[in-house]
Amino acid sequence: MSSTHSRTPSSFSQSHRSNSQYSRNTSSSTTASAFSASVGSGIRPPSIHASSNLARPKSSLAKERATRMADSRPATSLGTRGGNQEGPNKRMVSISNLSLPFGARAPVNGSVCIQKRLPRSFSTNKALGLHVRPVPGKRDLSSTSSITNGLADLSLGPETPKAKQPDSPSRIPRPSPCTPSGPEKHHFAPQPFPKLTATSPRKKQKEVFLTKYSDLEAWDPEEQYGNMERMYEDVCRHYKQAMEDNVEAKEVNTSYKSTIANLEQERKDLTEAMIALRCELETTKYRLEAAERSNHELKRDNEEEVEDLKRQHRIDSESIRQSHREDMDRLKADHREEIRDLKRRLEEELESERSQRLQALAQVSTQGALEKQRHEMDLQTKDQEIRTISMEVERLKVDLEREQMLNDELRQNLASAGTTAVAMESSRQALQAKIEYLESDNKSQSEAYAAMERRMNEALEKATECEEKLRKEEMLRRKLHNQVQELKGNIRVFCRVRPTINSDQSEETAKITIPESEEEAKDIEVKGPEETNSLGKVTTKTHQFSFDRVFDPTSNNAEIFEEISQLIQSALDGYNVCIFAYGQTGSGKTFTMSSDDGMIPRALRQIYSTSKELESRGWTYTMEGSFVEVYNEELRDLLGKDGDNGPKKHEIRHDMTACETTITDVTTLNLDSQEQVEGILAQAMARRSVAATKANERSSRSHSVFILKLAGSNSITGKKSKGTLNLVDLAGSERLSHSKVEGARLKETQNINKSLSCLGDVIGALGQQQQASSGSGAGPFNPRDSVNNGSGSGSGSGGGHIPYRNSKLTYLLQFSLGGNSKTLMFVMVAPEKKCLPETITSLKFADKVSRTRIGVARKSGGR
Ligand SMILES: Nc1ncnc2c1ncn2[C@@H]1O[C@H](COP(=O)(O)OP(=O)(O)OP(=O)(O)O)[C@@H](O)[C@H]1O
Repeated sequence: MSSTHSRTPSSFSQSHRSNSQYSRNTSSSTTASAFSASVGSGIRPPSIHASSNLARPKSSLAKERATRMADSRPATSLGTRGGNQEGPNKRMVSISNLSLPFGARAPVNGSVCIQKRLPRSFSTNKALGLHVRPVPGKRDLSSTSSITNGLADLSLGPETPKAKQPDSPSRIPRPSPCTPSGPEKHHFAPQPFPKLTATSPRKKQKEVFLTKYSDLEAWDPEEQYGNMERMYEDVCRHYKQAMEDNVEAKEVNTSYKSTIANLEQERKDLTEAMIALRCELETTKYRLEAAERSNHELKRDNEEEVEDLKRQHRIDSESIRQSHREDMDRLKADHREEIRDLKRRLEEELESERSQRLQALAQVSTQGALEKQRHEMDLQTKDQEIRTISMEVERLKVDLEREQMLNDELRQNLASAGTTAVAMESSRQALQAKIEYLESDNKSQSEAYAAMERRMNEALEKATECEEKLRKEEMLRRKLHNQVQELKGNIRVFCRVRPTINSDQSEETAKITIPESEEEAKDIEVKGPEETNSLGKVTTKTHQFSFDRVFDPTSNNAEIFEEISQLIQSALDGYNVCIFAYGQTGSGKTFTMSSDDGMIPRALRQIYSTSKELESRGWTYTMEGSFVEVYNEELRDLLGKDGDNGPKKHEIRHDMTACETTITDVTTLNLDSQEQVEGILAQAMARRSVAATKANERSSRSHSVFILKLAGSNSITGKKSKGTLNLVDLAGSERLSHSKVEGARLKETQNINKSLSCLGDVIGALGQQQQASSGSGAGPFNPRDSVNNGSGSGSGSGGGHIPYRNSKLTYLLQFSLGGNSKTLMFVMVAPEKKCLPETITSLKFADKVSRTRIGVARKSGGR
C-alpha cells in the first residue's frame, strides 16, 4: 500500500484529499448559506434544492468525466497493469492491493483479475480501499475546473473569509470547465464565462464603478443573472451527472461487494485448501520422516545384517579353521596312534614269536626232561618192581612158613572143630528147642494185642462221649451265658470317656470322675457347668450316672471289645444283636466303632474265627454283610457303586413272619475270608458322608449301619441258627447353637437330631410297653409283639405304639431294637469343658435308656 501511495502523483493525492475533505464538510445548510453568501442576500438559492449530493465532490469528477468521456479515465494502480491491453473502460483490479477488511492475506501469487467498469468517483475508490493513480499523460485533476471553483469565482471579495477557503462548499464550480482557474481576484466581478468575457460589451466599452470615488467595478445584474442561470443549468446537469455517477457507483459498489464476497469465499476455499495442503504437507513430512526413519532402520538393519554376516563369516571361518586344526590334530594323533599300534603289534608279534620259540624250546626241553624223568621213573619202577618181587618172594617165603604153621594149626583146629561140632550140634538142638518154645508164646501175644485194641476202642468211645458231653457243656455254657445276658436285661449301656485329644491340650477339661471300686467301674460323676441363680450365687451341680460299665480314658478298644465279645457270640448263636454308639460330635463314636481296631472289625474277626472253630463241631455258617448309611433320611449303599442316574434309591422291607429286614438294591457281600472283611470296611468308610463342623473337623453326618446276617447249620445235630449283628455308628448329636452350621449342614444336623430323638422315643416306648406287659402279667416278650400287621408301627403286647416309622434309622433297626434282640448302647463322653452341656445331655439320655427294661431276648431261629 505504501508503495502504491508513493507512486501516486502528489497532484492526484492533493485533489483526492481535498475532495474527501470537501465531502466531509458538505451539508445542505452550509451549502445554502454559502450560496447566499456567495450570490448575495437578494438572490434565492437555486431551486433545485441543493441536496447533500449537490455538494459531493465526486460531482466535480463526474463533470470531468462528462467532459472527458472520450478520454481514458484515471486508472487504479491495479488497473494500470492490464488496462492498456483491455481498453480505456476496462481495468484489471489486483486483489493483492486490496485492503481486505477481515485482515486475511490474499494469496501472494494468486492475483485475481476482475474486469469491471471502474468507478467514476474517487471517493468510491477510496471507500473501497482502491488507490487510483492517474494515467500518465492525462490532465491533472487538481487543475480540473469544478462547480466549487466556479462558485468560488463568484465570491464578492477577499472580505468574505469563507469564499477564500478552497474547501468551502460555497465554492461553486464555474460553469465553464474550460476556463483555467487563475489566482483569486479581489474584485467583485464574477469570473468571466468564456463566451461572455470574450464578448462583454460593457467591459470592452466602458468600465462602470460602484461609486464615483470607488475604483471597485460595479457588476451588471443582468449579466450576473444570466451567468447564474447558466450556472444553475450547469449545476443541474452536474447534479444529473452526479446522480448517474451515484447509481453507477452503487452498481460498482454492489459488484465490488459481490466481488468481495466471491473473494471472501475464494479466500475461505483457499484457506481450506491451504489447511488441507498444510495437512498434506504435514502428512507428507511425517511420511517422509517415517520413510527416513524406516530407511534409517533399514540401513541400520542392513549394517547389522552385514555385521552379523561378517561375524558369522568370521565365526564360520574360525570354526572351519578350528575343525581343520582339529582334523589335523586328529589325523596326526591317528597317525601317531597307528604308528604306535604298528609298533605295538610288531613288538607283540615279536614277543609272541619269541615266546613261541621259547615255549617250543621249553617244550622240547620239558619233553626231554620228561623223557628223562620217565626213563628215570621207569628205572625206579623197575627197581621198585625188583624190590617188590624180592619182597614178595620174601613175603611168600614168610607166607609159606606161616601157611605151614597154619596148616599145622588147622590140623590142630580140625581136631578141635570136631569136638566143637559136637558141641554145636548140642546147642542147635537147644535153640531148636527154644524156637519151639517161642512159637508157642505168639498166641498169647496176639491175645494181648487184641485186648489192647479193645481197650483203645473203649477209650475212643469214651472220648466221643466226652466230646459230646463237651458240646453239651458248651451249649449249656452258651445257654447259661445267654441266660445271664437275658438276666442282665435286653438293653445295656456302656459309657466311655475319651482322653483329651493332643491338639486340644489348651482346652480346659471338665471334672469327670469315675469312682474307684473293687469291681468293674459302673458309676460316673460329672460336675456341671457353673450356673448363677436368681440371687447371683454361682453354683455347680454334680450329675451322677450308673451304667453297665464305665470305661475311663485309659481304656483301649481291646478291653472294651472283651466286654462285648460275648454279645457278638450271641449273633452266632442266633440272636439279633444291635450295638450302637451314641454321643456328641467328636466324642469318639467312630473311633470306638469303625476305627481299624474298633468294634466292627474286631466283631467281624471274632465271628469269622469262631465260625471256623465251630466247623469242627459240625457248624457251617454263611455270612452276608451289607453296609448302609442313613443320610438326611435317605438310605445309601456304602458298598455299592453309583448308577448312571446317581445314587440308587433304597427301600426298607420287613418280612413280618420271619422277622427279617431287607433293603432293596443294596449290595450284599458273602464274607468268605478275613481280608474281604477288612476290605469292605475300608471301602465303606471312604464313602461315608462326612463334613467339618465347628465342633469336629471331620464329623460323620450320617448314621452308618453295618448289617451282618449269620445263618448257621449243624451237620451233626441238624440244628440251624439265624442271627443278625447290627453295628451302628450314629451321627454326632449336637445342638445347632454349638455346631454353628448353616445351609446344607443345618439340614443334616436337623435330620440327625430328629432321628436320634426318634431312637429315644422308640426305646422309651419299648420300655413303657414292657412295663405295661409285665404289669398285666403277660408272658415272656414275644418279638412279634413289637410290630403290628405290616404297618411298621410296632405295638407291644401291652398295646403301646412303637414309633419305628418316625425315622429311617428306627425303621431299619425295627427287629434289632426290641424284645427279640440284644442291644448295647455306647454313650461316648468328650472330656472337654466346652462339651459339658452336650455331655450331660448325652449321659441323661443314656441313663434313661439304661433304666429301660425291654423284654427278654429270644433267638430268632431255633438251634
Ligand atoms: N478313646 C480315644 N482315644 C484316642 N483318641 C480318641 C478316642 N476317642 C476319640 N478319639 C479321637 O477323637 C477325635 C474324634 O473322634 P471321632 O471322630 O471318633 O468322634 P465321633 O464321635 O465319631 O464324631 P462325629 O460324630 O462327628 O463323627 C478323633 O480324632 C479320634 O481319633
